[in-house]
Amino acid sequence: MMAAGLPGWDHDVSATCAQVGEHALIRWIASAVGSASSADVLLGIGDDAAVVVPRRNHVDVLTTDVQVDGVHFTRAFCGAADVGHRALHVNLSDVAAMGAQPRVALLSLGLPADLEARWVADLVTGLVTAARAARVQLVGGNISRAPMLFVDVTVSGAAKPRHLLRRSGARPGDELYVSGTVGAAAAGLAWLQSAIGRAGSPSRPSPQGAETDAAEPGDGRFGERALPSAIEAALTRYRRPEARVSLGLQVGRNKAASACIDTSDGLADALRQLAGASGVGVRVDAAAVPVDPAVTELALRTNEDRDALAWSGGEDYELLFAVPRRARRRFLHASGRKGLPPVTRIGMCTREADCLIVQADGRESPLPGGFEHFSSVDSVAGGRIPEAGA
Ligand SMILES: Nc1ncnc2c1ncn2[C@@H]1O[C@H](COP(=O)(O)OP(=O)(O)OP(=O)(O)O)[C@@H](O)[C@H]1O
Ligand SMILES: Cc1ncc(C[n+]2csc(CCOP(=O)(O)O)c2C)c(N)n1
Ligand SMILES: [Mg+2]
Repeated sequence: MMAAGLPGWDHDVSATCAQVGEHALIRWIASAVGSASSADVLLGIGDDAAVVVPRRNHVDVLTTDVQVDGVHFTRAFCGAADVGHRALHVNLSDVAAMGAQPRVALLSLGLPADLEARWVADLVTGLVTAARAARVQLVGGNISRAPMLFVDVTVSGAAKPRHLLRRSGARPGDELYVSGTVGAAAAGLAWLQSAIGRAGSPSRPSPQGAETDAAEPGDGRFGERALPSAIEAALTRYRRPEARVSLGLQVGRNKAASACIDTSDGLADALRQLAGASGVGVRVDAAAVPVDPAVTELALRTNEDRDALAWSGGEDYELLFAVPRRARRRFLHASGRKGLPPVTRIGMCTREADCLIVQADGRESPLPGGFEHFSSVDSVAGGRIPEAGA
């Protein structure tokens, strides 16, 4: 397939990174970012380091997260632009969980010499498009030859100190709320990893991902039938997570939560981390958890475990909040603004240290673990990754 044109890209579609070279790649990235720089950026791409003006009365909020080929994505599952979008949003999510406004990003690329340079350009296009939408400027980065592909992003954001959200502020009696739905990204990934997912051509990302990705709701096919819309949506949740930046900002500005964390490693892990940092326990009402419809859909069609996907799947990039009872109205008002995702009350913080799931019939069980690199969950997922193009 002929790749779509890309402004300023005058290299052959099949040219490798080694053929195009580091300097030409950086020049192209600088041109893709363009000169529409924010007034806060004194120096962007081009010097030894970027120079950014601090926001008056604000503190800097810094985070970094890497996406590694074969660990967080594969080229069989995600288009280049998906990877760029994803690499930015996993970072925006951590800034959102602090109640901060993301401002600038750095992009560090590890590139195999034989990788098509055009794939890198498409990745950068995906990242820069996502950055513009989030009013974030790419101000610099780094390129290195590497034995495997990785995409490492750093984001800096700003917040007034009194608006910051932390993991550690929850107190016994605080209510727990989660945004959106859980298990969607894991369901999308599990579908791609399943035999039916790999047989279905719509799950195949295009080389560019962004404009021509076939995984748009409604246009996929599942054999002869349309792919269930919940699964279509879950594929997008996996490939292009949307960090809850506006929600984190609203809740932070309104001082409407005592603690917050994002659900990068799953709801169960987020609950445990928040409880541990705050020195409380949690009781979570299983029936209240907003499990994504794709999880149920997938569990019906495959032998995927509904609870494992919902509690431990990870990568939904939702926000989990602890909210003091007296702040409930303020929280619901702030989080209920137009355009924000719904929030659902799922449980309570307790004085006891236990982290428990409570079933509808009153049965209690300990919270499961979440995603952890080097753990058995990780290696199970790793064992199911096909080679790119397989
Ligand atoms: N290599 C490292 N060096 C220094 N600090 C680290 C390192 N790895 C993690 N941390 C810090 O440990 C804390 C927890 O990190 P972690 O990566 O678990 O964050 P997270 O938001 O829970 O997860 P995710 O990686 O999914 O965003 C953060 O403050 C992070 O900056
Ligand atoms: C191809 C492929 N296989 C498995 C997974 C699952 N996975 C990888 S990292 C992670 C947690 C978040 O990462 P981190 O903790 O590094 O922020 C999860 C759930 C995936 N995304 N892609
Ligand atoms: Mg986080």
